[in-house]
Amino acid sequence: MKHFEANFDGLVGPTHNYAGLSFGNVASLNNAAATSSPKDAAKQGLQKAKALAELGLVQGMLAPQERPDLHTLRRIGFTGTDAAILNKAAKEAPALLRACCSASSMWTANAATVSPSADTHDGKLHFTPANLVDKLHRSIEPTTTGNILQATFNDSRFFKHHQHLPEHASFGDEGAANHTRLCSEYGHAGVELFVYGQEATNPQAPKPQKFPARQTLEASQAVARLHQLDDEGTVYIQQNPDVIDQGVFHNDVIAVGNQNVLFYHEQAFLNTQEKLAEIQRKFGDSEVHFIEVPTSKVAIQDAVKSYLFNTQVVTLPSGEMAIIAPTNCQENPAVFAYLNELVTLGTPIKQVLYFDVKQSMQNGGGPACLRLRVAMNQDEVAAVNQHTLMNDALFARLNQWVDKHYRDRLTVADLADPQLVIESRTALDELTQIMKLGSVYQFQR
Ligand SMILES: NCCC[C@H](NC(=O)CCC(=O)O)C(=O)O
Repeated sequence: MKHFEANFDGLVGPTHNYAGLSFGNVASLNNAAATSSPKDAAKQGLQKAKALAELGLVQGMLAPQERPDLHTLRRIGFTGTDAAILNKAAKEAPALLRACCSASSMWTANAATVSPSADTHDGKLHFTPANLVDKLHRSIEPTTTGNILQATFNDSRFFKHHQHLPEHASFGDEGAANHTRLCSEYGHAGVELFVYGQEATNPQAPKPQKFPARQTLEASQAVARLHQLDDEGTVYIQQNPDVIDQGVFHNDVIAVGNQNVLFYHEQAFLNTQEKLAEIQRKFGDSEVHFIEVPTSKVAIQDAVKSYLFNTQVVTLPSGEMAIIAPTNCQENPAVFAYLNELVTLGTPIKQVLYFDVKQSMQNGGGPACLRLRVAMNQDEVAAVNQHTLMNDALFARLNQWVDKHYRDRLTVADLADPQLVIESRTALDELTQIMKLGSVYQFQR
């Protein structure tokens, strides 16, 4: 049977804006209150997704969430018509209104953790939506994320959907941004790496001093239990707290893996040598390519600015690997030089392809943040909701849909505009018909 690693990219929602909501995420804070372009953001994302489909990869799209989130605003006591609620919230609690308007579900690396059927005891593909409790604007995503995942992977013979973990800091879970899977072939059992920022139940353990560690060991272990993973196929690694304090808010800002390649920065982890040895032992006889980028070549600051590690390492149909990088990597001299050298080093990575995803990058989301990886066999791919898979027709249809419904410009002040609610709901209602998702949104229920 054939096996694939599919990428499901988050379609950028109509309220994409820069609200400075993510303490610890340098780009989000630096671009607070900048003017965004929801239309450009959505089109940049679609271009990248379409390009990967054209490279011969299985590529899907995940629908965005309903924002402004009137449901949450009502839940916290705002009453009256939608317009009255927005007006009151803008005056009395502008920070809460901003949290209810983010298009942050576009970063689907944070949508869920996914374990392919080759790794799980029951032979099903498991999904656990991330609870994202560290950030208010993201903590309101998981229920709808679960609805969208179920509408996309809607066949219980193959797919097992779990509820998100309990909504408490002890179980802070950011999904696949802190999870990567190494394997010899996508269809063979692999080694799942869970990278966490702190141990919630052990106050003595190391943790960052300045910025939050969003992922706990306890959350990672809970997901591994839910997904019925074998201890021999699982490795827990602590992220270096010093790099979290330098703006590495998720592991996928400092490391990325694909098949037998782990590409990471020298300072990414704690106890690196011991952990690499454990990975190699659990991986088995064939060799893992550990591509370590030294600080002398790329400083942490350059990695954070350029998102060198928030790249997608993909296996092309030829068997060679390519890196899907943001154009920001071309603009950083040290990083660009490193990438030019990397393709000559004799590792499986043979080429670098650059994409402009600047609208997303300005909020701290690179190519890897925009996608959720789902390794599947051909029966599982056939069981996916086919209307979510990228092809010429869906690409054309979604571009048209964006042109019809999205604004060219959006400022934080525009978030109180009641017209934005109407535009957003009209767009999403049409989208659920295009992607045949059923009623996944509150306003449709
Ligand atoms: N994986 C990348 C996630 C980026 C995301 N940024 C944001 O939510 C910024 C939103 C804003 O500031 O408007 C985050 O930090 O979780």
